Amino acid sequence: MSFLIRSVRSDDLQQLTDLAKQFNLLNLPGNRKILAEKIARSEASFAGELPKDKSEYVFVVEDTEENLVVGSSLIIAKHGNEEVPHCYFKILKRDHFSQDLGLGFIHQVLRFQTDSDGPTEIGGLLVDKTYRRRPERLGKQISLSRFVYMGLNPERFEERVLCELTPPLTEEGRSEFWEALGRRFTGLPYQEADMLSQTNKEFIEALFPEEDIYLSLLDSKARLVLGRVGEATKPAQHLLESIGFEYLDEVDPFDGGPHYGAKTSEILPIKTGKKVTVGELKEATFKSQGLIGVGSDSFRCVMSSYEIRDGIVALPARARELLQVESDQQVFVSPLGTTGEGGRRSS
Ligand SMILES: CC(C)(COP(=O)(O)OP(=O)(O)OC[C@H]1O[C@@H](n2cnc3c(N)ncnc32)[C@H](O)[C@@H]1OP(=O)(O)O)[C@@H](O)C(=O)NCCC(=O)NCCSC(=O)CCC(=O)O
Repeated sequence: MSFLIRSVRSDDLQQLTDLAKQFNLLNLPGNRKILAEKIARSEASFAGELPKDKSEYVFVVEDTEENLVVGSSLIIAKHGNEEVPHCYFKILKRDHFSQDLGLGFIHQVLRFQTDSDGPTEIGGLLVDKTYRRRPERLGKQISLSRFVYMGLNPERFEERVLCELTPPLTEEGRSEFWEALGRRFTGLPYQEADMLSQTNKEFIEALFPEEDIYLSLLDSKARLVLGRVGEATKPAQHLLESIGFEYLDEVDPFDGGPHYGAKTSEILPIKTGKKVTVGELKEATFKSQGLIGVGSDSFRCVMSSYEIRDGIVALPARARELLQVESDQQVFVSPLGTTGEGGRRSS
């Protein structure tokens, strides 16, 4: 088995649509037209043709023996600008105390906030059902390879990275949080509002309550899902926590899903990774294991064994072949030992 992570191409459209239909993520919907636009935007972004706040990079993992796209992830270079701000609920605590009764309550409240100078956002993380939880850890590879690209091209991204995780939804794909809150203020069904909010935040700012919302007034079903992640998304949450992301006490104003964040330079695959030059090393033993990526106007990345000495990285022939790299080319290497993995070989 061999797998290659690479920037998406227009000829991936059909396979990416089939994959996206499996989960219908907010920023990777199973809709051919939207995905065709996303792929075109991604190609223009890799090529450096778009401003930062319009750039979105889509990655896929390919089973190179079957020629199959079996996973995806993406980076939105900047989420939130003057035109379309980043909207969220901050969760705050409010103390109420009665001197006469000698008792008090600490209430949690939701405060609607917007950010028009937003961070980089990651999302769109998905692995085909039949490829999940494999020894190659494809979820881990396609999630973390985004940071290899960011390590290679830091100037394309913001100083902070945000990730909005998918909360538990009902079997029909509805959000209990939306039913208790958003629907009452917008009159829209969840999926429709979600889709609309991709390009329009005006209606949220205009219709959502400006005042603090006391959580104790919300339906218990809504409170149960607030700040939680759905079962299928737990590996994504685990991966983020293992590389330095933290819960921000912020949730999605639509579905109540938790927002995680980290300082870009502190994210482990970036912090512990380095730019090195491909070369030959005498008696290389390839004892280390990690993600190795190359490119800015297109990207290729593999999980492989390697050895680094004095700024030179030696790679096994198969990894060089998949990466299409020659000696003297610069690559970014993120050791996987730092994410709790050790010494497993994939090439
Ligand atoms: C999330 C993924 C992509 C994960 O793929 P895989 O299942 O192949 O993951 P993997 O590489 O085998 O495992 C990744 C890590 O998660 C751990 N892991 C596995 N199951 C777990 C569980 N139930 N709870 C906690 N951790 C778990 C593994 O031990 C491993 O960590 P160790 O190596 O440390 O042992 C997949 O499950 C999926 O497609 N889920 C449905 C779609 C989804 O919910 N996507 C996220 C939406 S939210 C979103 O897109 C934003 C998130 C983002 O972009 O990063």
